[in-house]
Amino acid sequence: MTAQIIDGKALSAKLRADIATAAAALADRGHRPGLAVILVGDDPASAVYVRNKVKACEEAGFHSVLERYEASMSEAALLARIAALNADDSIHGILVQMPLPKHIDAGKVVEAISVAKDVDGYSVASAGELVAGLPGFRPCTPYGVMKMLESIGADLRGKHAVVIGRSATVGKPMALLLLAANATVTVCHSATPDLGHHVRQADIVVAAVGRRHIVTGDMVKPGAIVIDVGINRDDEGKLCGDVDFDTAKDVAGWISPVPGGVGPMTIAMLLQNTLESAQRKAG
Ligand SMILES: Nc1nc(=O)c2c([nH]1)NC[C@@H]1CN(c3ccc(C(=O)N[C@@H](CCC(=O)O)C(=O)O)cc3)C=[N+]21
Repeated sequence: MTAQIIDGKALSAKLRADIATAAAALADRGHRPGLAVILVGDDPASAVYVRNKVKACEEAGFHSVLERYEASMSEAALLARIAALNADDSIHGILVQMPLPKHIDAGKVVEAISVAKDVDGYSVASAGELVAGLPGFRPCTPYGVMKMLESIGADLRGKHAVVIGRSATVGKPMALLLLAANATVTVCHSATPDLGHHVRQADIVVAAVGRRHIVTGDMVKPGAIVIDVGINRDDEGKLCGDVDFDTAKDVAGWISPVPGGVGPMTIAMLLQNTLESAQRKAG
C-alpha cells in the first residue's frame, strides 16, 4: 500500500486565496488586515521564515511590517516596540519570531503583546482560552494540522491520536485541539520508554519532536494518518521531518511530507488569525 499525500502547500494556497478574498472585503470597509513581524538577530533560518510570512501577507493583500533588529537589542527596546504596535490601529497581529537572543526573556515579550493581537496564540491568555474551550487565537501549527485533518475528511471522534512531543507551541495545544474534536489522545515525549508501543495503536500520529526518523514504518498502524511537524536537516543538509517518510508511506493511509506539509499550513493559519483579528475589530 502507498499512502495518499496530504499536500500542505496546495491546501495552504487554497486557504490563502479565500483569506485574500475576505481581506479585500475588509479593506473595502477601511479595515485592511495588518501584521507586524519582528525579527531580532540574524539567524538565517529565522530570516527565511520571516520573509515567507511577509510574502504571504503581501499576496493576501494584507498590510505588513517587517522590523529587523540587531541581536544586541535590549529587552526594554523590544518591549517599547511592542507597546507601540499594540497602540497602532493599522496592526491586527504581532509576531515576534522565536527564538530570541538569550538576554531577552521570551515569556515577558509574549505577554507584552496585546491578547487581541496575539495571532501566534503563544500567550498565557490564549492558552487558557484553548483549555477552557473559549474562542481565541489557536497556535498556528497545531491549528494548521487540524485543517489538514479536516481537508481529508478525517472523522476524529473516538479515534486514537498519538502526539509525540509536548512543547507549549505544538505538542500541548495539539493534544487539546484533538481532544476538543473528541479523539482519545496520548501524548508521548522524551521520557516515554517505548514510543513504538503507543504509536502502533494510533489512528492519527502527529510527530512534533524535532528529531529525524523518530517515527519509522514499523511503528505505523496500517492505514493510519501520519502528520509530520518536524523540521530537521539530513546529512546532506536537506530539510526533513521527524518521520522516516520512505518506510512510513508504505504503511500509512495518509502522510504529510516535509517540506510541503505542515510548514506552509502554519503560515496560512497565521494569516487566518490575523484576518480574524481584523474582522473582530471591524465588528
Ligand atoms: N513567533 C513565532 N511563530 C512561529 O510560527 C514560528 C516561530 N516564531 N519560530 C520558528 C517556527 C518555525 N515556523 C515555520 C513556519 C513555516 C515553515 C515553512 O513554511 N516551511 C516550508 C519550507 C521552508 C524552507 O524551505 O525552509 C515547508 O515545510 O515546506 C517552517 C517553519 C514558524 N515558527
